[in-house]
Amino acid sequence: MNDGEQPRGGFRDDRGRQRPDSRRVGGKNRTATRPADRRRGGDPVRKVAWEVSRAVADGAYANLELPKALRSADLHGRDAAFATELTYGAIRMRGLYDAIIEFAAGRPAAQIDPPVLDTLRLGAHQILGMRVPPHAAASETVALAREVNGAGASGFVNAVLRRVTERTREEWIREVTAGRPREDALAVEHSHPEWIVRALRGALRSDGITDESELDASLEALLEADNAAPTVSLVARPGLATVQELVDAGAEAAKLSPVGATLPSGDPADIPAVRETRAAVQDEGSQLVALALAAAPGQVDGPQDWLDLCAGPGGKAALLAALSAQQSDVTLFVNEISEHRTDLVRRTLRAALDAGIEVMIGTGDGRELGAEEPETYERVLVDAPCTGLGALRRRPEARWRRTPGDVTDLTAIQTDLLNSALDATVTGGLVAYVTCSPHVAETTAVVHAVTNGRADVTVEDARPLFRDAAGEQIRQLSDRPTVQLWPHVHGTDAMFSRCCARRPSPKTEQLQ
Ligand SMILES: C[S@@+](CC[C@H](N)C(=O)[O-])C[C@H]1O[C@@H](n2cnc3c(N)ncnc32)[C@H](O)[C@@H]1O
Repeated sequence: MNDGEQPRGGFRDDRGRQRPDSRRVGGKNRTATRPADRRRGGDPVRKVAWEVSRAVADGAYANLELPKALRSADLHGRDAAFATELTYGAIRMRGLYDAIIEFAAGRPAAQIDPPVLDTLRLGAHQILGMRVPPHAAASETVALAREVNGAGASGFVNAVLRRVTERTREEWIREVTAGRPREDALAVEHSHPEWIVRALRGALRSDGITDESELDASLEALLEADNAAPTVSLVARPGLATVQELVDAGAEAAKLSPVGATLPSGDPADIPAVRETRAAVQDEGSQLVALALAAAPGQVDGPQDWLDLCAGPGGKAALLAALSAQQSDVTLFVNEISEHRTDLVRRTLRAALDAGIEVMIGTGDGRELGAEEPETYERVLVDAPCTGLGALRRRPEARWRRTPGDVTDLTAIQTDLLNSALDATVTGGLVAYVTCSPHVAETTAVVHAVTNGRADVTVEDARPLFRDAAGEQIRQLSDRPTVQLWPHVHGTDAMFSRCCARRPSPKTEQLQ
């Protein structure tokens, strides 16, 4: 009789939940699992992971769905951490796990009922990606299958997972990548769609890595970094909170961002400064981008208007607002196309607004703003809508949702937004074009397409504006006048930033 068919006799824990017999080893009630696993007998933890996986298959976002599911199952502490790692890991690594499941099941993943496939992915992640003893991982997952997929399917799950337990992760990777071309093999091993692997390779090359073996090593390091859970980065909005305040609340001062801190454990929402929007969760790369724009030497005297053209949900706008208040006579204007996201911006800016910082918030299409308000702003941030390929570690499902077609659609919008931003900028003013994607089509190709077509724009060197907590220029930047941060190098999202200055158009120059 296999585990999937065992009658559920035996022990119950203090909450009346049953422990499967298969967990007992050596008689008595010693178990093969850790204490936290024993407490999970009956297993609401794995069920939450399965339910969130199902919701994600129906179009939900894991980072929004999981907190709701944890709350409704009343899971906290280690149980919540286990559910989070299981859910995110199984979704993120599904490219590799599906290849292994196909091999173990002897049929294509597309021919497995999707709710059963989700159960198998959760089992595979416990066996190959977490420190759950393989036998316990398989037994618990079969129990889950019996509950959520039915008795018939649980036998199939049992058979497949038993085969998965027969090899180590490394042995499976060798098996399922054997004979595949290099990029296809990397895509399977590191669980990224192949088109994204190719795009990331192109981005690394464009950032200056030309040696093929160095390129291979960097690409692997980047793919690995995409699969690691990111640290929680916090920003202390200057004048509203201090890094020391975050350190006193359990965070550690960041090495990169002068206004950043990292939270090793715990819920950021427990920190008063975060609850009050004086501080926030924000990737250090995003912090550096806003700091750089604010730090650019002023080429225009007198009062200044700054513009954040695509601001929702307002993370960079809130930092720019705080920084604008530290300079004399700067007013920040914030624009966002969606009403809903404009509301999010207002919420993000609450502490800044309460502190009396002047911020003008509007809803509109940034592509039209240049024609509506020509030559108006001294500094403009274009944090363009993009594929988000630089933030894959934060959004486990994103890599499976994006398509090459998205890139084409987005580059058209990005080009229009950058042109509009330049039109809205005064002579001598500065535009920072930013994406959280390193895809060359969304970064340098957009900047080239726009600046090559305009005689009134020069590309400036953004690198000296990027300074770390010690005031030094950020290391390991490209040898070109562009800033591309990387998860595997800088520990940030792969933010791209390029600065363009507006100079008199040839027509204006002739008139002078
Ligand atoms: C990358 S996000 C900006 C993130 C934001 N800067 C932050 O740090 O929180 C891009 C934003 O651009 C907005 N957007 C998309 N198309 C736009 C347009 N034509 N005009 C203005 N905003 C637009 C999206 O709704 C989205 O909120």
